Amino acid sequence: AWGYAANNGPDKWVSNFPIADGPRQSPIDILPGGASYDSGLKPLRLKYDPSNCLEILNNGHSFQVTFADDSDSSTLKEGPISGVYRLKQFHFHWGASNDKGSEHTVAGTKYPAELHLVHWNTKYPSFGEAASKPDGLAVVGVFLKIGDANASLQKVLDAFNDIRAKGKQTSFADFDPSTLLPGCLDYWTYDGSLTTPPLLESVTWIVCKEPISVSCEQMAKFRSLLFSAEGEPECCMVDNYRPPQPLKGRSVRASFQ
Ligand SMILES: O=S(=O)(O)/C=C/c1cc(Br)ccc1O
Ligand SMILES: [Zn+2]
Repeated sequence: AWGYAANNGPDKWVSNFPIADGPRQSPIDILPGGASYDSGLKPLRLKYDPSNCLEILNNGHSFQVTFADDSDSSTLKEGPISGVYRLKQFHFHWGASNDKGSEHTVAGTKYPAELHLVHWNTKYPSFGEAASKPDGLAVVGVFLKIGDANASLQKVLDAFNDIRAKGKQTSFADFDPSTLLPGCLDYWTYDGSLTTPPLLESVTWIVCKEPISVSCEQMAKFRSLLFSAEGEPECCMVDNYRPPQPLKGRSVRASFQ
């Protein structure tokens, strides 16, 4: 099965997922000077209902917080998209040390971690259906930067003791993911893909320019999770990020000047 180790990591994914070499793969290195300001881009309109928060899960690649998506109560609208996209889950990617971990990079700069809020287009009947359509998904990416401890993130980290190993999950309620967003919602946007297999080219990426803070101690907590299941040799969950992929002629637009 795919992973992030030398024998099953990003350089090996193409053998089972040939789209890994496709025309709109993610992540990318964002060159602020190469992005074109588009005055037609609207502000992001995010509305999340904490009561939709269901559980937190270690899926063996990251941990994710899953939301009830059977109604339009937690949605993303406007920004670069048209229509209504529902929040399905959020998760993170991070490094073994603070000098790496994000998937997108900014003029080569790597952040220690990156948050992904995954939404699907309600013009399709389900996430699974949407994931196979070019306009099916919208993922909001937020960089994490070492600084003050993040009180909102701490609520998520406090649940880690129950999900240390792959396959573990526990209930997680009343969490508002908008508390994880930066104050300024300026963003870059481009057409891309899932950054994990099946690497489907169905994602409108919306990457926030402003990072949120995370403390060194909180980063250490991320690294206390395991890729491995209970009873297997322990393997720390670190470096679960795909490196930047070729732009292949795509343009990156900026919502700000
Ligand atoms: O890292 S992302 O590109 O946000 C991957 C998102 C993703 C979300 C779901 Br839900 C299922 C498979 C996936 O690969
Ligand atoms: Zn992700």
